[in-house]
Amino acid sequence: MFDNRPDRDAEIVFVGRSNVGKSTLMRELTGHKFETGGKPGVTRKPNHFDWASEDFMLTDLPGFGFMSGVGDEHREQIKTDIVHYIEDNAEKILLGVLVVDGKSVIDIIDRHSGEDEIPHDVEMFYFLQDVGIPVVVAVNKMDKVDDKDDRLNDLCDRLGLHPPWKQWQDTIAPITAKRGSIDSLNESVKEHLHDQKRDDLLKFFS
Ligand SMILES: Nc1nc2c(ncn2[C@@H]2O[C@H](COP(=O)(O)OP(=O)(O)OP(=O)(O)O)[C@@H](O)[C@H]2O)c(=O)[nH]1
Repeated sequence: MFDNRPDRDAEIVFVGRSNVGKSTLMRELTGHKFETGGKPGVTRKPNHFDWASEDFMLTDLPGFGFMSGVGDEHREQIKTDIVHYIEDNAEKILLGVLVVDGKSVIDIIDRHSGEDEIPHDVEMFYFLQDVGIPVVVAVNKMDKVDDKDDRLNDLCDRLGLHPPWKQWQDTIAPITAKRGSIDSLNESVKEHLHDQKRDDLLKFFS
């Protein structure tokens, strides 16, 4: 159970597999330094970036999927905790940002697609929407991707969004967090906040 949640009425959550660059992205967004790199699965509890005066926070949820040194059971528990956290706070969560690694996401999804297997990323994309939370997919590490359009079209296809990806620019945001290239994500987030009449929060996404 995650029990360190500040009491805020507006929140944006960040979810994604371990090692996709979520911590790097959070650091870019908030200017706040915290642990990144090294062993996958470093983040095991949510990190809340909190603006008490605005009644708003960004929440970095723990990475799911493979984590070195973490057994299957514990890994499942973390995923269950993430799902419960999102369900319990769905009314307060304005937006979910699903962070994926642009270089490996298609291979990982395809490897885990089967008759009775839904890949974590695809599952999370639908789950957030099922509980009424709009989703932006931040496709990170685009510096490592050569065939950008093809890759993003494939990702749309796997998520059930009709390609070409360019018609989904509110949903698909290619970024390179490590170099601070996150404009497309800022734009998508602002679009969603504007749609939800939360123009007061636009200033956090310059
Ligand atoms: N090439 C490239 N590497 C990146 C980018 N963003 C992050 N990385 C690298 O990816 C690795 C993982 O980054 P983290 O930010 O620690 O990833 P995380 O998703 O927070 O990982 P967990 O703590 O395991 O959940 C690090 O070596 C980063 O330097 C990027 O845009 N491009």
